Amino acid sequence: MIIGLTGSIATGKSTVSRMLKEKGYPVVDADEISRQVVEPGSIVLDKIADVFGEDVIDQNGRLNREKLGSLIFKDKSQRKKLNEIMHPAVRQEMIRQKESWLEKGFNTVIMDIPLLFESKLESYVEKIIVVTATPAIQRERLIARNSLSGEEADARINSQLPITEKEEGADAVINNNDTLEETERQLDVILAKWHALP
Ligand SMILES: CC(C)(COP(=O)(O)OP(=O)(O)OC[C@H]1O[C@@H](n2cnc3c(N)ncnc32)[C@H](O)[C@@H]1O)[C@@H](O)C(=O)NCCC(=O)NCCS
Ligand SMILES: Nc1ncnc2c1ncn2[C@@H]1O[C@H](COP(=O)(O)OP(=O)(O)OP(=O)(O)O)[C@@H](O)[C@H]1O
Repeated sequence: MIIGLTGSIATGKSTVSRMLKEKGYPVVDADEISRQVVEPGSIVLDKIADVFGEDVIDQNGRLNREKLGSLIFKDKSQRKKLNEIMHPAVRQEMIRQKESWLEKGFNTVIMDIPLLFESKLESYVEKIIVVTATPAIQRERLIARNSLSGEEADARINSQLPITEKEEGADAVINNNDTLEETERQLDVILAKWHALP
């Protein structure tokens, strides 16, 4: 079974993804892959520098993520340009990793894809788990984790579909407003119901 794990920014996908890894499930992580495809010297990074300027590359030839983030989260047309450069490479690698886990004999593969709905990737997976939190908690956690202003946090939140729309498209919803134990309990109920063994 291929399970898609998604949510909105800072609602707790990576937290649930970590729990799944601890339980022995293989996880294909789109955020991690989107870091791999921009390694120094990569074609994708060269294209990003062409389009967004050499300013987004630091002295060591690495992507300055903070700088690029400040350009794309507040501007839809810039975000579209970045997505067009990065997403084909990210998708190709996601599929490669998924196939590789299946070949190794795993029964269930988790695909952690923040933009599953925005990028219309529902067909990549068989079941969808949406990790949600109230807007106030989401905003608070995002500001704390990324040291952002309220305005910057709102721009990032608004760069994605509303979480309520994502919940409607889910096969199961995990409410991550409470303790991690409570979140894990909800996860265990879903996995048992779907008979999803690693
Ligand atoms: C703009 C970048 C450099 C900012 O890096 P930063 O380290 O600050 O953030 P990180 O990569 O950890 O992403 C954090 C979260 O932001 C959200 N996010 C990232 N990119 C996007 C995007 N293009 N549109 C909407 N939300 C996004 C996701 O919820 C993601 O989980 C980076 O997010 C990026 O390369 N984005 C483009 C690739 C992409 O779309 N990634 C999302 C999954 S494929
Ligand atoms: N139940 C919880 N209680 C307290 N803090 C939490 C809880 N769940 C997550 N957090 C914290 O909230 C922040 C956001 O969680 P996490 O990084 O898992 O979100 P995410 O959905 O993966 O975000 P992104 O889309 O940005 O990758 C992190 O700093 C995390 O430690």
